[in-house]
Amino acid sequence: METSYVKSATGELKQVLLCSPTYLNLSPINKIAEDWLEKGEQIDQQKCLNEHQELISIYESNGINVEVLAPTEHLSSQVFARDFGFNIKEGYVLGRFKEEVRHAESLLYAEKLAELGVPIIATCHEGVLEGGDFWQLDEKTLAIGTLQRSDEKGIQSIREQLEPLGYTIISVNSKPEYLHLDMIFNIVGEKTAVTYYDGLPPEFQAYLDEAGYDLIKIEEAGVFKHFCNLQALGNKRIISLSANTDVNAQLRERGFTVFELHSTEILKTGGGPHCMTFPLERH
Ligand SMILES: NC(=[NH2+])NCCC[C@H](N)C(=O)O
Repeated sequence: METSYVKSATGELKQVLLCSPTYLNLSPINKIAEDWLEKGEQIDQQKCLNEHQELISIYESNGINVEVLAPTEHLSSQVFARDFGFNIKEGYVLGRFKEEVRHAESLLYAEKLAELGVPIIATCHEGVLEGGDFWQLDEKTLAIGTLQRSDEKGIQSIREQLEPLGYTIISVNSKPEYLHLDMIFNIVGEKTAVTYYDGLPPEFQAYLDEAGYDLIKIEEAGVFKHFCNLQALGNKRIISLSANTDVNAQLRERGFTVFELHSTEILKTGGGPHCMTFPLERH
């Protein structure tokens, strides 16, 4: 049988790649972290490690295999394993980080994926592209956000390499302060998404409406509390923050099982459970 890596946004998750927050630190590269830095905040490393351990436990208790990349000193955002690229059915795409402080992560993650035997099928050669902006909408349609971290040049570079495989890539533009598309839009189950709807461009709103998406909508303030940053495990199971009470209640009303992550410390650096997770295998 042909090996398949990540076939969809919501199929059954089998294996993920994470990286420990050992060297996680506040870096003024996104609005959330900048706001905390302005308040004179510092990161409590032990709290971060505990929160990350809780995330690992949620995966493992759901039968999901967790691979861990050993963290490198001075790499202050390496815990956000999502962002170096994205994985689709045929293998993974290596993106290109916008922020200098994250550049060194690319090679380390690429080496880890080589070690795990995941083939690289495309590399972003021009512009910028980060995994937090990526969503697979259907079998052959991919969306990439152009907020703060990915741009049209980066998308074009990947488009040229994925079109021969039959993929269409659409770009979804929004305000840079929201950082990545996974901060304002998150597919949680078959045709179900959590979103800050007003932050989406009209053409993407129309796409979702026409495709018949059931949308759980949040307020703009929730974007900065990571209320859209959930992680789907497949089969109507989802990881969400314990503080995300309204969204969690709406998910439960729709028959989802919600695994609540008690994270507050890691969030200060600008990312949540979705940002911390690179899916390696999803059926
Ligand atoms: N997929 C995401 N939303 N990732 C969040 C990344 C946060 C990280 N500190 C950065 O600014 O790069």
